[in-house]
Amino acid sequence: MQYVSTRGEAPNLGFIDTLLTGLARDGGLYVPKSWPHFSKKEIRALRGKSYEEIAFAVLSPFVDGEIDDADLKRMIGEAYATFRHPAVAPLVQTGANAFILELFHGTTLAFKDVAMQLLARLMDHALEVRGERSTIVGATSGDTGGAAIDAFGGRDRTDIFILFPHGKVSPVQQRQMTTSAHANVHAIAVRGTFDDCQDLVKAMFNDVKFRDRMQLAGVNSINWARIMAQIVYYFTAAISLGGPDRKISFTVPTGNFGDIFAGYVAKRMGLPIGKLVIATNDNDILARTLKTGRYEMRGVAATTSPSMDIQISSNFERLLFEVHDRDAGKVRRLMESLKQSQAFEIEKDALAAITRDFKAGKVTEKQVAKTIKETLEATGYLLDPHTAVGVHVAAKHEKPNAPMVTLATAHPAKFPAAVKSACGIDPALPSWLADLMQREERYEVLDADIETVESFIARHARISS
Ligand SMILES: Cc1ncc(COP(=O)(O)O)c(C=O)c1O
Ligand SMILES: N[C@@H](CCOP(=O)(O)O)C(=O)O
Repeated sequence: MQYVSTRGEAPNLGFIDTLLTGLARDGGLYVPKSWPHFSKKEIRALRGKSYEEIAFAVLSPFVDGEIDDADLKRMIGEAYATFRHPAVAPLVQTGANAFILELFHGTTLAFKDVAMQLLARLMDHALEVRGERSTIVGATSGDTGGAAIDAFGGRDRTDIFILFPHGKVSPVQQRQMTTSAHANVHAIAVRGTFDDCQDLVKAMFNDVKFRDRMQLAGVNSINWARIMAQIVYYFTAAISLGGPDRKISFTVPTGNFGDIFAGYVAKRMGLPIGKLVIATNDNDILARTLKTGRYEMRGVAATTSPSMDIQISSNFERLLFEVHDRDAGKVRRLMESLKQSQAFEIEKDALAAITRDFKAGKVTEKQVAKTIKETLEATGYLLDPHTAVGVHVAAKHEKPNAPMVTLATAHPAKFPAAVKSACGIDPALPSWLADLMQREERYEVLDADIETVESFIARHARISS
């Protein structure tokens, strides 16, 4: 399997190179040259299999023999052994056609663990085989950072630098990043927004000299392997609800568009998915884009679902590539317009292709709190604010006799203040995190300035010594 850049000017790469590269050298994102396809018969054959077995079946065509099957199976097994639920990603029914896919049973209580635990093992394996080291840089609005630090902390072949927006993540999220005891972990609070952090990460990748000197690698969803690992739970959920002989729809609390793009890929691979519904908080750039065809940045609003407080939804570029029939020139022009004027227009045909597969809805802060309270009263189920955004939008898109699955992207205990204020319950952290708020913090506060951040990384990455 070869991987191509959405901007068409970077070399095509195999799986391992794509895994270790992160952002393409032309600023684009890698996608597989073609989508692997599963027939209905092949999907039916996955019924009754474990999460790990389905993961191996779904991921193999993307890895395409670049890692031995036995090693891949071992890494999948180890990654999901860290999960506290035997099903890894269990489904809970909350209404006649309403289901919640719990993706928060990993170590840091967010869906990011699903991909990150595997990604760390895949990267470690690839670096060991090649005898190389990497400097990982990542941007987080709260959850990617904690998951990456947990997965990469203490690994010999990597140093990890995570940029988060100073004062804009929840206290639990912050401490998951700042209390690591591992010397290879560096948490950086950036004076700015998540978009500033993401811009800095992209700027470091686009600084070819720095990128090569530091052997940069990425763990955000710019890294194809992150998306790849997230495809699996669309398969497990759909199969357990009667797929492929029944269409299943999914609603996804969305920020950087990685999670829902994984659902789109599952559909392209032959999984019968009805609609993919984008659920946004007040930062509703994607909902506005689907309505008007104009992607237009405005200021970021702080919400109770801070992990979705995003304007530049980086994986939307992968969808733009698909709906423009993989015309990289068109993608380059749209991205240039975004850089120059903070906006771009989507042509009519491309927009029609997007709205064939995707719907979208926005949820206000009041509605988030109301959804948490009402869901608890009606079903006894406690939602986190991100999942509440999803549940609110899902209810508007449910159809009789058609299962609608909302992705539960975080555990309520990551956002206790918002949950308590919505419904009066103070959700407790699980035992392995019970002393989190008493652990000592270690982090750096830096300006959102590329030279400042690069020089901090150059001084601390073991690669430069
Ligand atoms: C809890 C939670 N929900 C939803 C999202 C949005 O996911 P994505 O960025 O893949 O759209 C994030 C951040 O990525 C998150 O941390
Ligand atoms: N919400 C994310 C933002 C980064 O998203 P990613 O999927 O590209 O890593 C977070 O929690 O950090």
